[in-house]
Amino acid sequence: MSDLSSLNPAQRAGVVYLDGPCLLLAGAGSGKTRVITQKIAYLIQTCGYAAKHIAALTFTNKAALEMQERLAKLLPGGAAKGVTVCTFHSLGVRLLRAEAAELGLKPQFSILDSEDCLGILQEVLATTDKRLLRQAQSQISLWKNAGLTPLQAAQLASGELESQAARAFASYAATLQAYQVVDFDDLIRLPAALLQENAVVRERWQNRLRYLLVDEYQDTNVCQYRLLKQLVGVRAMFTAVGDDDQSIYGWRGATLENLRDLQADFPALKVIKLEQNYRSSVNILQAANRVIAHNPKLFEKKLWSEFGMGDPVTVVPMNDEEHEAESVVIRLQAHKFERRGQFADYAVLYRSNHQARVLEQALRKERIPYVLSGGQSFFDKAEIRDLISYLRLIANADDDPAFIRAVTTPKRGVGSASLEALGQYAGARGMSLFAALFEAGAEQAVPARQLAPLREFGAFINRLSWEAPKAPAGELLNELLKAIGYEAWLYETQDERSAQSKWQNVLDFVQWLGKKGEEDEKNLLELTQTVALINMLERQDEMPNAVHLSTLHAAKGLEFPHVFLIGVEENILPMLRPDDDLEAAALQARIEEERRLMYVGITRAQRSLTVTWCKKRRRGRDYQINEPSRFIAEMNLAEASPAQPQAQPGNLSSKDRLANLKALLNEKKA
Ligand SMILES: Nc1ncnc2c1ncn2[C@@H]1O[C@H](COP(=O)(O)OP(=O)(O)OP(=O)(O)O)[C@@H](O)[C@H]1O
Ligand SMILES: [Mg+2]
Repeated sequence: MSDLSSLNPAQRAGVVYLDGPCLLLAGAGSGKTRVITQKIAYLIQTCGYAAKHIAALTFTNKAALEMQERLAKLLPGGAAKGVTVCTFHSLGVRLLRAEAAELGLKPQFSILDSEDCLGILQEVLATTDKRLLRQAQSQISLWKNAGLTPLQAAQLASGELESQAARAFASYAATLQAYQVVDFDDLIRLPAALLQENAVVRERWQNRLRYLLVDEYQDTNVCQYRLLKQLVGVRAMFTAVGDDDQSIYGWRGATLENLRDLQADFPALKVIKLEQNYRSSVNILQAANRVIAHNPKLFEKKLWSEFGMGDPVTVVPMNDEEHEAESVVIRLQAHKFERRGQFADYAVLYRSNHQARVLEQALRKERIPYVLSGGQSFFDKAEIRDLISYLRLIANADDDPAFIRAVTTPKRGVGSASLEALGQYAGARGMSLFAALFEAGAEQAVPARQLAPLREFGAFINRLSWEAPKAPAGELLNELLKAIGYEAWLYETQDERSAQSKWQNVLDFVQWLGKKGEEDEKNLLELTQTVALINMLERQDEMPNAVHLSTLHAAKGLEFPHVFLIGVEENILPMLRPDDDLEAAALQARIEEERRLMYVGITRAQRSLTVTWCKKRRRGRDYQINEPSRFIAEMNLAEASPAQPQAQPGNLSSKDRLANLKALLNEKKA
């Protein structure tokens, strides 16, 4: 049941406002996401909206899942089922799939991941220089997200690097089209452009989605905003919620201009501010407010809380990262013991993925369960990517990158020379490798001995494509694995232990896909696009009682009773690389974004926050001496409460560590 009495007056105003476009601009933990879920319930129960006419857009798949769960509770009996709750990217896929014909795409177009895109750029730019490739990739992505065509990019490009990237952009785009594949940026860019150009399609979608809600609006990029504008049209029935202080995706093209544009493009925009925080105790909130006060203000907001002062925020210097990891684990155990809490009440947050490794070791040593999000994705593991390449090929035979990976894994006696010859033949005729296989001309291009296994492979893929829309996904996958002898191949090419663990991953993946297929009533072809959407940021194992390890980026929107924010040092947070010789203004912008990241980190904590930094940190063979982050000084804790004497376990052996833990626990009990 939507329950307006559980909201404060400003939140309620946001829920019931339906006279036009509405923006909730408010700080962390002020209930923005809660307003979205309540508003959906209100639209359905009180205003007579059909569920299928409502769409809520979230930033991650995980956030979408959480919102669906909350909705199911608010609207029991399946009333919430038809509501579209998904990310911009998933909505883009749905739209593209439905309207593929309009764009000259087939509905089973594949979605490339970042590695495949790099592979294509490598060919286009004819270089293996990883750094250059990544720079070109992110430049092209920025252009795409700004809605620029290759031609416009070429006109804008300045300097050798950008000009090179602009030239690559055109060939890159042509290659994607030829392969019938899209990259992540296209998932937004193409639908936005299509809706803009095609009135029939636009009306179809405007009729389908009659009320839109957008969470984390501050992190939308230009294309996402365009898509939003096209979807809402002149009716402009939408509610966006956001916090300019939590904009942390500038590096991916998100722009705060979107907040200003919203006001300019929709003069009737109703802006509502929320100022009461329902998440954190006062000490935590004050630290957050003090840090963010160092950034220039776009919009004035003050956050306050009715919760008590709570535990003081503590800052603990550590000797190095191992000491940090061990000490965090000890403190966490002692804290949990003292509070009789759950492991799931704890999160350890950090700036970069690699910081998780030492921490994972320390947690494993103590047999503490943990889940990792934002780390190297399960879906990025070689064995999973192998399997996914088959799925992609089954869905879309023209997907050349998938073809090359699948046909060479496991090896089928097809040499690279033959593939190259096939590639030349296909390239000259503007067809995909797969299509070229069955051309009579291929018999001249590729030696018969090599062509036979290739064609056999092709026939096999054709058969699976034919079965895919009918057979359950799990069954088909098992059949596939058996046919290609993947398990045996793993054991031939890997040592036993890694073969075993890789094979287990494959089995987990097959089981997961099978289950997902049943739950979502999707066939293998449709699942393939779902898999492609699960990106690096959001892999999340289901483990009910585990410590959460997460990058700051992936922790956005979440909350945890107790938070450890680690590695809060200059060069880590803010992350500044010595070879980044940025101009003063760019440097300033970078630091401001890092500060917002710190703000996001602090405001994840509900009851306690511990900040740690390392005096030195390993860099290759050497140690690098570190300064505490400027953000620690900016929290201005001395003013909040007298400094706490800190227990400082040194670098300890595991025996000492245990003794130390016991001592700590006894101390707490006494
Ligand atoms: N009126 C209220 N009464 C009680 N609890 C509330 C109220 N509004 C929000 N909360 C609770 O406060 C917490 C923060 O809410 P929510 O996650 O919606 O905030 P948010 O503004 O979306 O935060 P963020 O900026 O971090 O995304 C949640 O636990 C939510 O249930
Ligand atoms: Mg939120």
